[in-house]
Amino acid sequence: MKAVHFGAGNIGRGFVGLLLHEAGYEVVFADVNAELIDALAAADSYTVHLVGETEETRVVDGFRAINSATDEAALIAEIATADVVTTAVGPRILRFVAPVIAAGLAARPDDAPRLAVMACENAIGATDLLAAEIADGLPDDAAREAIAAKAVFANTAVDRIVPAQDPASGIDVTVETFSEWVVDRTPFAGGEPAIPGAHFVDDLAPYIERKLFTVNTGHATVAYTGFLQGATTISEAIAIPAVREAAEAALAETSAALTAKHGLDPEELAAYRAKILDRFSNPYLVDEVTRVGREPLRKLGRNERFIGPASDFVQYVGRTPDALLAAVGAALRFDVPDDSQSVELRRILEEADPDEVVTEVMGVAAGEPLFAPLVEMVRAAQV
Ligand SMILES: NC(=O)C1=CN([C@@H]2O[C@H](COP(=O)(O)OP(=O)(O)OC[C@H]3O[C@@H](n4cnc5c(N)ncnc54)[C@H](O)[C@@H]3O)[C@@H](O)[C@H]2O)C=CC1
Ligand SMILES: O=P(O)(O)OC[C@H]1O[C@](O)(CO)[C@@H](O)[C@@H]1O
Repeated sequence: MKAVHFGAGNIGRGFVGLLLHEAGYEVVFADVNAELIDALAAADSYTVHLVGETEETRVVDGFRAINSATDEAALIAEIATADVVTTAVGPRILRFVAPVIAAGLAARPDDAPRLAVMACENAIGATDLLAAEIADGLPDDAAREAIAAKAVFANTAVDRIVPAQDPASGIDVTVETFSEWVVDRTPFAGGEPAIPGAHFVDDLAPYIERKLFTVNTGHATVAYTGFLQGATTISEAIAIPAVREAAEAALAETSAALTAKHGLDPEELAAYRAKILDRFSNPYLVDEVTRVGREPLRKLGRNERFIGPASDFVQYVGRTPDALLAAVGAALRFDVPDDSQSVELRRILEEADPDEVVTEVMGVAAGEPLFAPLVEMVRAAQV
């Protein structure tokens, strides 16, 4: 069995690549980072260090690596003969990997088993987005039908904290011990790929919303409020009482929305929240608030970790999500010169009208219940 995985970065090597390897796949990493690809190609194996209360190591071997910027023909040939394609490149990058996946699918024999395509990104419907990018790049409906007949696209939710790595550790990667990979089973119609580390479910929506609106909402709240308090790492940030309180309050709102919308059990959600806050405190992971807060414009989007649960809270709980609005206020103050979206956010806040920021950046229209409080948050961040 063979899997082609796009994005040999933190989650690529430390989670998706590891689970595919453990499932018995020969993993072919594809990445545009020449130095990384050369290092992987020159190595026989790399080690994943799982750190926390207990420590373990796992060795990944038998992989190959292809530079997707310079060796497209080889990549197309690999996709044409693969069983699985996964990505962990970031949602904004999916459009750039779509054309080569389309070419690999086109090169597949008509009688080959359908290729399982799963985008492993922190976003709702990331695989749908990838499928749409692939379809948009094709010349006509006939080409779209031909490609659709050769692939199964399944959405996923991936959860493991993999911080930026110490350059001295080369291609080895340090991760937390916890991990969860949930995949929508329905597109496979009974023929899902054999990946023991993945959990196939009939209804992904509650899983991905529970994950994105708890792990990622909580993480981002700790990152943005911690940044304002002068913390450098997430474990430092969450040790500050005001930061922890901000995260607990935001997650109380997301849990209430999840219960009201999906019927999730409040006690189970309370235990899930406690476990997640514990994961953020992991002293063995050096995870910077600037990494977790990266790309604030994306994170302030409509279906993302703040506005998504805030609008569900209004709709399903019927109250104003004050703690989530406060977290949005902190996100609006994220000022990191190395992060191009933070720089762009600062420019937007200087130049744009608050109404425009709420409609354009957050996707909330005038007249929606969240519009006025969000405009106030933007206005306050502009002074
Ligand atoms: N790091 C983590 O703990 C987790 C990350 N994720 C998600 O996984 C995705 C990747 O995140 P990380 O691994 O942290 O980022 P990363 O920056 O470590 O890795 C991304 C990799 O994608 C590569 N890349 C960029 N453009 C590419 C292209 N056109 N073709 C092929 N490769 C390309 C980069 O060179 C880099 O090696 C994101 O969507 C993130 O939200 C999800 C769960 C956990
Ligand atoms: O990867 P993103 O979407 O930029 O956000 C960072 C978040 O993703 C993770 O890397 C993994 O869930 C978390 O550490 C953090 O919540």
